[in-house]
Amino acid sequence: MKRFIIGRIRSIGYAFKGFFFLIQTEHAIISQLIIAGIFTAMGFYFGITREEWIWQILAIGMVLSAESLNTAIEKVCDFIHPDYHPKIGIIKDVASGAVTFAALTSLIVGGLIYFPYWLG
Ligand SMILES: Nc1ncnc2c1ncn2[C@@H]1O[C@H](COP(=O)(O)OP(=O)(O)OP(=O)(O)O)[C@@H](O)[C@H]1O
Repeated sequence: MKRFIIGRIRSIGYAFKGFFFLIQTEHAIISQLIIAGIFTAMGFYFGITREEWIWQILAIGMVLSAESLNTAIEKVCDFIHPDYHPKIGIIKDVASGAVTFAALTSLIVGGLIYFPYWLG
């Protein structure tokens, strides 16, 4: 049981190591964090409801998670095959496609939240 708990605590530590690596070094994640900051500021400016905050936070988390997994896939690709290969290109494009799904979905959620405020 003690080993189990120590193992879990170590895993959380590694997860946070990855989290700080992403937010300090990865430009794609930093860009998404800036966009998340803009939407957070908009949330305060327009005084969105509790329910709208929940949807917005979930949308932001979804994009950042997808972007992080995309970064991990890019790193695996660059590690296993640093040279040009059409299949690596497809793998990277598909991983980016997953981010696009998340980003477009979030854009729709953002539109549904903010259009009524913009229209007054
Ligand atoms: N080794 C490769 N072989 C074939 N095509 C590649 C290769 N590396 C990258 N590409 C192509 O270039 C695109 C961009 O790849 P890259 O690894 O530069 O990611 P990125 O989207 O620019 O992300 P980041 O800015 O985080 O590095 C890929 O989606 C793929 O189409």
